Amino acid sequence: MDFTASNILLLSLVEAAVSVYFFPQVFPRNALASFYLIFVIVQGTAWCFQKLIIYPFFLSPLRHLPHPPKGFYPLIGHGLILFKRPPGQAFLNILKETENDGLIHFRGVFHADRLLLASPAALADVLVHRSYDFEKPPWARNFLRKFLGDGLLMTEGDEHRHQRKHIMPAFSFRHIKELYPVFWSKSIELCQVVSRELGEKPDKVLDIGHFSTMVTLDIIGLAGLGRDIGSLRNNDDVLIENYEEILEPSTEKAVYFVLHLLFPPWVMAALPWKLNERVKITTGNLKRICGEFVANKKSRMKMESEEGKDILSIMLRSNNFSDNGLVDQLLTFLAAGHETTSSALTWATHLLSTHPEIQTRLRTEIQENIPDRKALLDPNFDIAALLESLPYLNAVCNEVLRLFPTIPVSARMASRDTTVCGHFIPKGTLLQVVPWATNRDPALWGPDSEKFIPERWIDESGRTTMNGGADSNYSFLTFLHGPRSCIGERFARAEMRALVAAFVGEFKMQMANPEEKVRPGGTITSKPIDGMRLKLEPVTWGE
Ligand code: HEM
Repeated sequence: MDFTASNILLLSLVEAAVSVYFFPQVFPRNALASFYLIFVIVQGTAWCFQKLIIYPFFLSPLRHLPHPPKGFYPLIGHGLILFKRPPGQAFLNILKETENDGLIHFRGVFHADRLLLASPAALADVLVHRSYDFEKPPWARNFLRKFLGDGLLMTEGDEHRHQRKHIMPAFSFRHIKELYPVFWSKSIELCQVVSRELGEKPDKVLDIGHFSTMVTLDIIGLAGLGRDIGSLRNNDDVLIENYEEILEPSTEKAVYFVLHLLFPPWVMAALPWKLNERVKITTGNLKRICGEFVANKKSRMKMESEEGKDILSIMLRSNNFSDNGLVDQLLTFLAAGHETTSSALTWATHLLSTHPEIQTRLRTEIQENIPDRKALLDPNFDIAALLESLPYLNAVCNEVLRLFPTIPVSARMASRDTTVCGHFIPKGTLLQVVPWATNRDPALWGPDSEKFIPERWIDESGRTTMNGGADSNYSFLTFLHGPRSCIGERFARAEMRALVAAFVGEFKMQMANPEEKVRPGGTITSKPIDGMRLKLEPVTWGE
């Protein structure tokens, strides 16, 4: 029961009591209960009328902003958008169809005000200039907290500022450079495991998604915790099992997530839905495993004098986090740090399989510049300098991240009255930030905005550009921007460079079924609904 509903119940009781006490000739005392019911119905109806009609259509300060020309249904507003796939595509259609000057107004369930951020200026206001006027919506936080604890991704305000300040050093340019050998050695291990697997398959077809999840989990294990989880070697690793169960891109899980956005947690928890029990079990498992990681790390740090370069060691040395705080951060890094890059690698293989000429050009660049891939394993080799200097590799990675932002849709809620692009935004308004739509918006990227063209990231002098030819940095939203942007961006980009370079250098790839229309789905991160089945052929790459 929300505050307003309880107010109506209480007010009606007082009104009914006052009426029968002071006006017994009009309101006989023996009919108190009936009067109470009548008052509740009358006031409840007035409240619904105000909420559904009067405020949204006649009073809301946002009602004059441009609206999408279609897709509105009484009571559910434009709410069906959330169920459409690929996630974010419906918002892209709205951007294309609605003339606007930065903000598009649409209606959620029960006609609640919603805004779509539609221009670089609006995005800059929400993500950077007034970042702390906006928070993640409470219901999304309540849902995600089950999986991520109270780590950096979930906290707000001063607590977020404090955590971010103390975690930032672990993601500095210098530290990421030190992690490149981990990225490269695990990328080589991935290729070896895939080669072995192919040896046993006459059709040379495998689903790359499972392998990318394993390699990225191993990478975040080593680089984040200083511990080799070894899931590439041990296919049925318990962490993999739990994450794959949570992140499986099934319709049931997508519906479960969206219903959590629409209904309060106690309603969802009361539903006799088997998934509630499964979520409790898997999140409990993950918390227990992270607790063990922290305890082991602490006892090893006491015994060993060597200073670890991984994120957990850096955070432990900073002495800014309690043990429970570290468990929450680990839950966050493990989840945010492996499924995202795994999905990026999966989409990279898809785009390269469906664009063979780009794949060949990339392989040529890699093999020419890395004649001996094992030489990079020498501790003195500057892998960062080499991989960051390859223009086509960087252009391909940028273009994959642009077309398939791993988190296609995000949201913010105004935590106080504020403004965006000069428009007044009342406290409580929900704003949709949609990397999928912005990254593909033809107004920002031109008429070929939805095509895979890595060349857009290379300038006349042959160097990789920062913004892919778009006028503004805010045209590329994959990692968002500002104080709530992805803290792992440098980490993710470095990891992706290594994985793509090693994989493309080693395998020629095509879709197992060239006719297949791959469907992006997933709950929070974007994954192919039916997996990504590739036909792989090892190619010669100098020893
Ligand atoms: C391709 C890979 C990745 C993508 C596309 C990505 C994208 C994002 C996005 C869009 C957000 C903001 C979410 C929101 O506020 O709605 C975010 C936040 C975050 N990401 Fe990433 N991420 C990636 C990889 C990583 C990695 C590798 C790590 C850690 C090692 C990481 C850790 C985090 C954390 C801790 C936050 C919360 C930051 C904050 O709120 O201050 N991410 N990421």
